[in-house]
Amino acid sequence: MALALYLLAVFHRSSLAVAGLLAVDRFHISAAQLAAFTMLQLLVYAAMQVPVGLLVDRFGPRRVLLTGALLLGVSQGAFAFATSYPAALLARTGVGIGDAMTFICVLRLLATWFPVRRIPLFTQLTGTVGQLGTMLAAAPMTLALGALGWSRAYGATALIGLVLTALGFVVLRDAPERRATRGDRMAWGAVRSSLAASWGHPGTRLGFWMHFTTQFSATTLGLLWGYPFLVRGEGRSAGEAGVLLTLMVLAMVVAGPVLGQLVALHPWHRSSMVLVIVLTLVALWTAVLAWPGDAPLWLLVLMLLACGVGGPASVIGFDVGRTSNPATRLASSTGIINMGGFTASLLLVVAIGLVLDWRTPGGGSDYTPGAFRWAMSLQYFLWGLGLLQIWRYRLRARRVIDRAALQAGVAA
Ligand SMILES: N[C@@H](Cc1c[nH]cn1)C(=O)NCC(=O)O
Repeated sequence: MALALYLLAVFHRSSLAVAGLLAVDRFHISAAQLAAFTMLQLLVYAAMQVPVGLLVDRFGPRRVLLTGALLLGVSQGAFAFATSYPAALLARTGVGIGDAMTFICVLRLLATWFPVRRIPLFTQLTGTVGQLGTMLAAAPMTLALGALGWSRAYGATALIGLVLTALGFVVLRDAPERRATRGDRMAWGAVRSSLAASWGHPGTRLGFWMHFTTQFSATTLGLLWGYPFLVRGEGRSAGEAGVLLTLMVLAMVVAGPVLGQLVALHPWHRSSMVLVIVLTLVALWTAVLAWPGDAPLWLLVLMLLACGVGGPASVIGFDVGRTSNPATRLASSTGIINMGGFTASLLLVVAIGLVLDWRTPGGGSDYTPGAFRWAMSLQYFLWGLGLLQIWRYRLRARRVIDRAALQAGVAA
């Protein structure tokens, strides 16, 4: 049930990607105003992670997940009938908040319902199922928008969400023996020290930087800049761009379970796996950006597959957080880690827009391949910072983590 609610959250999150042109007409907005929807959603999502984590530790995942699902349904309903840009922005903010309340709860439920050894794989499978929401938000949503129109298509998705929320209210339980759980009430001082203890553990910081470094390429391409980059920056047709972006999602779906198994078998080498994946990503992006003229299709395929693998690689960060924190701080440490990738993605989405405007002669959105080369090269700053921090905190985490206990599946 929780997984279905997460799939739906990812669907709602991604459901604007194919409706950009319709949104421009409906709300009479510019491309920059359209991009503001994505930025706002990422901003709200990232900003809500720590508060949501604290709420889950205090009120239990069931209550928070159902509140988030209700908010998502209502906000998506409001988006369906919004006719002005401010109303639509407000509705998307609600979608961002509801979305932010979902994934952390699902991971918290996994930690209670399943044996420790199965958690790495099930965490990855959760991410994988979520990605199917991105796929549903592509072709099926395009068809629904064409056949039903804006209000009915978004209205129908809101209704499905509200029905699932009602079902969740009936069947969701925090633990096999308890319908709902609660953590201890915490005064502000205790909240601060719990967060400080989480952040103070090098494992949480390692998880944060792993998440930060691995997922921004895929998120940025998937949510906003992938299509324009492939069409205007690399000379691909609209159809080819669609197939390439779908391949990226397929790579996430396939790589998730594989990485989940690897992490379960070799938890000590989690940061090595992430380092290899990020270095591969950097190498393939470098080949694409340095290629004279348009990069060949095979190279773009490899690059997008690697970006896709970055999605599940970011989930390894949650596993490091899980084994570095006690159960009472699990959700808040997950929130801290989850901020990493979404903050990096937000910075990149905004910075790419600014650089494209700066490098495009005469303004407008007729971006050139050269402008995209500059803009996409911004990723090197994020990779550089991320790799440095992963290396630093890997050394520190390895000093305090008991390798034998980790291998035996004994969490913090
Ligand atoms: N990186 C994602 C999860 C993922 C798994 N496979 C591809 N992506 C993540 O951090 N998810 C959090 C969320 O709310 O979706």
